[in-house]
Amino acid sequence: MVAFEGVTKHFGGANGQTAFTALAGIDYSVPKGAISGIIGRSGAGKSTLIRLVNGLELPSTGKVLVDGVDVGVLDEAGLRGLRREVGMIFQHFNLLSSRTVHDNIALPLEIAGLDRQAIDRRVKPLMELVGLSDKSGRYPAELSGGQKQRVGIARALATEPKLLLSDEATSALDPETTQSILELLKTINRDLDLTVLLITHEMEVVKTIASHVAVIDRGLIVESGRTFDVFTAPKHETTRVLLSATVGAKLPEWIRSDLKPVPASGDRALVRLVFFGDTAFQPLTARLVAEIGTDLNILAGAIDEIAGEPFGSLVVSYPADPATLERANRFYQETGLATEVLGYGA
Ligand SMILES: Nc1ncnc2c1ncn2[C@@H]1O[C@H](COP(=O)(O)OP(=O)(O)OP(=O)(O)O)[C@@H](O)[C@H]1O
Repeated sequence: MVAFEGVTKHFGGANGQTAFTALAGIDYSVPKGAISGIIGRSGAGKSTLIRLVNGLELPSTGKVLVDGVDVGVLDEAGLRGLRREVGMIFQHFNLLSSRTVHDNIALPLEIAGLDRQAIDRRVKPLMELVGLSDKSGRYPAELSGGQKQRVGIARALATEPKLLLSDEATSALDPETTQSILELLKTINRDLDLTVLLITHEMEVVKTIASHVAVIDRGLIVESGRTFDVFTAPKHETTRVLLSATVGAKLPEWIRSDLKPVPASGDRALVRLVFFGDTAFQPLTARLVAEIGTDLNILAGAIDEIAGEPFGSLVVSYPADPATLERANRFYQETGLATEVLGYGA
């Protein structure tokens, strides 16, 4: 649906100043029909990347293709056409305070030149879709944050786009309102067959609704894939740091700081057991206890759902003597239980 091909973006550089590189060479495809998330630290280049998709910025080099069309070569009329195909929602909603709910939603249709009746025919079902039929004549100042974002979503959908861009759309909302907006995005993705590309610094958002994720760091995509795969087995250090507070069981710092890479005599092994797919539904912990004996401590645990799939992790410790380690490793091989040795300690 959207393809970035060798995209760079440099800002400044005029009058002999050094240019700042916001995007350093992005190659990435957004799958059609999916909800995809782009995550990254502040300043990583998320906003710049998403603004390239609807031509609010143009790449310094490389191409951005939307449904096969090169955004960089479009003239004014071409850009207007593109923006009818690509809706966008924003962190601070960007509603016009002097217009009612109805008239905010109607704005892109007025710009497209539809007459009043055609506009009303389109706006009414949109207000129903986002649950604001009873707020038609209200002004933005009379709405809650969640209601304002619903207006933003309805406005973005007014021209029946194929792609919806979301720039931190839930970052200004409380957790409960965030959930209801995410539910709405899920519903429109499914019912309107709308591809959604969202940027966020909130890992929970991606974990809840995005089937695919890409991690951006200093203007480069450093990791991408199915959200479940990336979140359960992050490969890049940046991904690990971003996810450290979001996914799985966390070890208290006082245990983590004392861990050694090799066991001394009498030490215990600290091991993270990861349950997903088949292993999420089997009583493997009880079997592990039966296998290696009752000297097994559970130090931390969490059960989670990532992009709709169950995922659990448990940090356990047991004696790091060769016989116990051998029995445990055999058990992991036989059952397919994924594990990660965190280290050794007393
Ligand atoms: N118009 C501009 N002129 C100069 N520098 C810019 C411009 N727009 C963005 N930048 C710089 O490019 C870098 C990437 O910015 P961008 O807004 O894309 O990051 P971000 O990941 O969206 O960050 P945040 O989460 O804080 O919004 C930043 O260092 C920013 O200062």
